[in-house]
Amino acid sequence: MALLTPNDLININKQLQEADSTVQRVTGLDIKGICKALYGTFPGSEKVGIVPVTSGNGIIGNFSASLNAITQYFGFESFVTDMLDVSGYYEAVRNGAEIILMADDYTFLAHNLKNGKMANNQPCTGIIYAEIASRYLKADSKNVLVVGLGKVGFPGAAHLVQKGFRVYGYDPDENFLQRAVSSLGVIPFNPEKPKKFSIIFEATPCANTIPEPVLSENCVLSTPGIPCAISEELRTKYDVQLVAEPLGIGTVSMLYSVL
Ligand SMILES: NC(=O)C1=CN([C@@H]2O[C@H](COP(=O)(O)OP(=O)(O)OC[C@H]3O[C@@H](n4cnc5c(N)ncnc54)[C@H](O)[C@@H]3O)[C@@H](O)[C@H]2O)C=CC1
Ligand SMILES: NCCC[C@@H](N)C(=O)NCCCC[C@H](N)C(=O)O
Repeated sequence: MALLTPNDLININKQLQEADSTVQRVTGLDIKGICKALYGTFPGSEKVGIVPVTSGNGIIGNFSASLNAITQYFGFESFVTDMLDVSGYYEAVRNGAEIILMADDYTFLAHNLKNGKMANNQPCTGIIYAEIASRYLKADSKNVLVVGLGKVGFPGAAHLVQKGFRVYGYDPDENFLQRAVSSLGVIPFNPEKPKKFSIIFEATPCANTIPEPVLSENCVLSTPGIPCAISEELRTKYDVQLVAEPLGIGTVSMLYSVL
């Protein structure tokens, strides 16, 4: 399980602002606009309670504070509980939280206590990054390359298939690749016979997973993957429109999905 580090979250507001302006340039919508288009919802006065959780590897230094900054960036009222774990949950509800955000090492959830809706970060992240990629204003076809077909990549690939894109998929794990081929109709991508794409969605825990032959000039690379899927050298060489951010885009997708 690839866990965030405090280093990933340094200056989260700046990372979010930069990602938001790239999304706007690439799609014509800001991240809130993408969420409204995706879920048909928009925030009211929902109060978000963020509960730090100590299980497993424990608290990630600036994880809760980053979630607080992210929820407020997107216009929600939010607070981080003083107490942790069960006591934190109790404090959140007692202080009027309608949506709970909390994460252990395996599950990062949003739970709306009023309507009962619950969201998991992994599919919500895959879906919003896929949606952003699908809205690329300069796409040259309906072809899209999906690199990584795990807990984030597979839901993203499913979303792109549902939107009518021709999805080429690659994953070194044969089981994950075959699952996408058989259940989604994904076309297995052969790195030995590369083709160029103007839309690429990546979700892997590895760096530099995007081979140069698949890059077309000015293509969009929409990737929640950490570390980054492309080197700065390749990104500038092909003027790749990179949408990458460590926590906020996936989190706001969760929040809009439970409204
Ligand atoms: N930015 C954000 O908001 C979020 C980022 N993440 C990150 O997204 C990444 C993926 O997370 P999960 O899907 O949960 O992991 P996962 O382990 O379920 O799936 C990753 C997949 O990538 C595949 N893979 C590994 N190396 C590859 C390569 N060179 N080319 C193609 N596929 C390759 C693996 O075989 C696996 O199927 C992780 O780095 C995780 O930290 C996850 C959630 C939110
Ligand atoms: N990028 C969004 C996905 C995050 C996920 N890869 C992760 O690191 N999960 C562990 C979070 C642990 C948080 C900790 N329990 C705390 O509450 O500080």
